[in-house]
Amino acid sequence: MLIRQIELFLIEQPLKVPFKTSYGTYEKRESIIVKILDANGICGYGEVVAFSEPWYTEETIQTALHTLQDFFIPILFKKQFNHPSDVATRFNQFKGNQMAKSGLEGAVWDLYSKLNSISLAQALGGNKAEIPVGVVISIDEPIKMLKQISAYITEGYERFKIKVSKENDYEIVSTIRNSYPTIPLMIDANSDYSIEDIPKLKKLDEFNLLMIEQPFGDRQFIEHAILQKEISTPVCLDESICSLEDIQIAYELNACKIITVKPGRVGGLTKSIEIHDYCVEKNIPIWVGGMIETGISRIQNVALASLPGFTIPGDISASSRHWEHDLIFPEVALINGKVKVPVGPGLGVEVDEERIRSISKKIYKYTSLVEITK
Ligand SMILES: O=C(O)CCC(=O)c1ccccc1C(=O)O
Ligand SMILES: [Mg+2]
Repeated sequence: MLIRQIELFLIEQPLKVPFKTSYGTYEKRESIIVKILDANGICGYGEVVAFSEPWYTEETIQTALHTLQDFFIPILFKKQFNHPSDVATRFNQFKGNQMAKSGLEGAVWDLYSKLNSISLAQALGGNKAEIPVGVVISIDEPIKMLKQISAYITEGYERFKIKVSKENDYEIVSTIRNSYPTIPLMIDANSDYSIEDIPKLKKLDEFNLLMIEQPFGDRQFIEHAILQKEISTPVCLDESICSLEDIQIAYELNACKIITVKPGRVGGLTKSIEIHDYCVEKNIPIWVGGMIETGISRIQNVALASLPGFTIPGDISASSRHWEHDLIFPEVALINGKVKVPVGPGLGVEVDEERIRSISKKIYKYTSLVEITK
């Protein structure tokens, strides 16, 4: 693969309904769509899932624009690559900035799969034709969250994740469990708790939750290990896991029983496969997370979730969960409660570039002037 041109589209879209977490409320979403073109004009698409503010990890849209332009795009132009994993290896020379790396590497995976006339799922090693999926219910009045769950059950979702904060956890979970005693239910705290809240978290054990996601801060592996010893509900780590090394720490410390994998958070699809393989070997259940992303990242996540180790339904809700219009056709949709893994080359969907251009606040275009002899 010889990359000749790269475009970054800085877009912003309103969310269909505000998304509230323990951190705050999102009403609109900035994202960066990546388009790469090879020497023959074949293209690949990726998405940088960083947020506008550094609340989830330290990256932001603006740091991603900087690291892409000044470090990662020049790497891509410098050399011919045989495989997307070579790109991931090259990116190792620079630390962190996983979401920027992932956006670009994802586009290379799309291009690579297209050039080989295989689907992205096939290229990654996936073996499922369709995947069961879950959905996230953002913080609201318990009665409204109940209504949401009932609508999502009707849509066919198989796992329900409730965003909680330490102020409202017990009230919300008990209300939902009263009406739905047996649905696969879990909560995500986005680091809202601290070690002093262990008694509060212990009280949630009675609700038979699938897991409690990221109760403590992202570097609090030791605290999570203390918690996991005290509660029977599995702890799942999200923000804590930015690399395979982070999982090794969590595993050795018994800091969690489950891990959610997001390509953006771990530096791309190559890293996601390495993590998948490690977790399969160690018998750590994994699932694919979500980032309120557009269909480009979402359908990439569908391909990833088709790998055999992803045994828990992920946060791969339909396009209609967050968007009035998505950027891909067909949109991500539930058919009989499942999402089909695309079989066409690459992402296996049409990308609506006209729409991307029309909602772009800025478009950055880079052209390779480097002569490559081999
Ligand atoms: O993409 C979705 O539908 C929601 C997934 C989600 O919960 C989430 C969305 C944005 C940032 C962090 C998280 C999270 O899993 O913590
Ligand atoms: Mg989470």
